[in-house]
Amino acid sequence: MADTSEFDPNLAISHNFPDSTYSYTERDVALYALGIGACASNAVDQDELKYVYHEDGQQFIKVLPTFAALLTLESLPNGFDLPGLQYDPRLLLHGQQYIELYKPFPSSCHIQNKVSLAGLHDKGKAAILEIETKSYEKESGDLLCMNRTTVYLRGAGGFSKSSKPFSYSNYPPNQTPAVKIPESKPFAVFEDRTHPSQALLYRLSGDYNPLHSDPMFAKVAGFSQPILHGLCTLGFAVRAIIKSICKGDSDRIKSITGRFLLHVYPGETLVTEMWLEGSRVIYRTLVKERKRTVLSGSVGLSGLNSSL
Ligand SMILES: CCCCCCCCCCCCC/C=C/C(=O)SCCNC(=O)CCNC(=O)[C@H](O)C(C)(C)COP(=O)(O)OP(=O)(O)OC[C@H]1O[C@@H](n2cnc3c(N)ncnc32)[C@H](O)[C@@H]1OP(=O)(O)O
Repeated sequence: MADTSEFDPNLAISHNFPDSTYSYTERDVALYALGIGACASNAVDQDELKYVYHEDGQQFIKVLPTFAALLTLESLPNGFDLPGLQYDPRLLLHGQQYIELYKPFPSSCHIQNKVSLAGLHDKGKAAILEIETKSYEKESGDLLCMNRTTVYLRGAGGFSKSSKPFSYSNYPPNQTPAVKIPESKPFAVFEDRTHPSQALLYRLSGDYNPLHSDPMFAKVAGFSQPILHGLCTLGFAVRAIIKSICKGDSDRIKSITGRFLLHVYPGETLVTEMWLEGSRVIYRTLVKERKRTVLSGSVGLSGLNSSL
């Protein structure tokens, strides 16, 4: 457990994060789509070509909704530092992601981010930070999306009394990514193989953490080899939902939650099971080779009609 004697969680929650900026072009949009497996098994896939190519003379490359998570990448130039909180960056894992989408993304954009701490929890063996980022289109001032990123800092807990562990969050409980998986048969199932070099491709979208590329670093972190980025797995799962439920129309996705339950090794096969629940899709993703659930969550949709 980290020496966190100088860490005052009450001070941490009033910490002001600086605003940050992020810019992307169509090239970033297409590279991201390839990184989460779009067109990987069919280079002319009729649902997915639009994310990587100006199909049929289309004017702009279409942006996938999970691209939203990348907008936060440069929000914390010094990592997830909170004054006084000590942790080993090699033991950091991505725990959860919550995304709200307010309008479709332009194919290139300059972004202004407002960042705040939405949650902080002492789990004894770990500390959990929840960082909220609101992303505005610089030119129009329009709010494009909100991300809440949960990081799980192994070994950094124990900064409060174990009889009354510190726990703070400033958002409604119905926005937590944990979901109850129905016992019924899934409405749809989609299988997709990640490539052995998937993490090496995905990292070019901006998350260069060596956990996903460096064998020695991965061993120190407790894994037999580099693991896949959690957001890459989430991208595969949401692509499966766009294909299986949205008939290829990604603009119907309004919110996304995901809880990373177990690591994925590049090259493994992802099987995403989906259930319809009102205007939400509940999903879980399993690694076929190990028969283990690695991700679960929900996706909020607009215009879900009875023909499904
Ligand atoms: C300001 C802008 C922000 C910047 C944004 C940056 C961009 C985004 C990038 C951020 C990501 C950082 C770098 C990325 C890293 C990765 O991608 S790592 C790969 C993806 N993640 C994983 O593979 C993790 C998979 N999950 C696990 O291995 C395990 O679930 C776990 C996280 C190690 C936890 O397991 P365990 O220690 O066994 O936990 P438990 O004993 O079951 O539970 C303890 C308490 O913690 C709570 N909890 C458990 N899992 C999670 C989780 N995934 N997320 C959140 N909370 C979790 C659990 O509920 C327990 O709490 P209590 O019930 O209160 O006791």
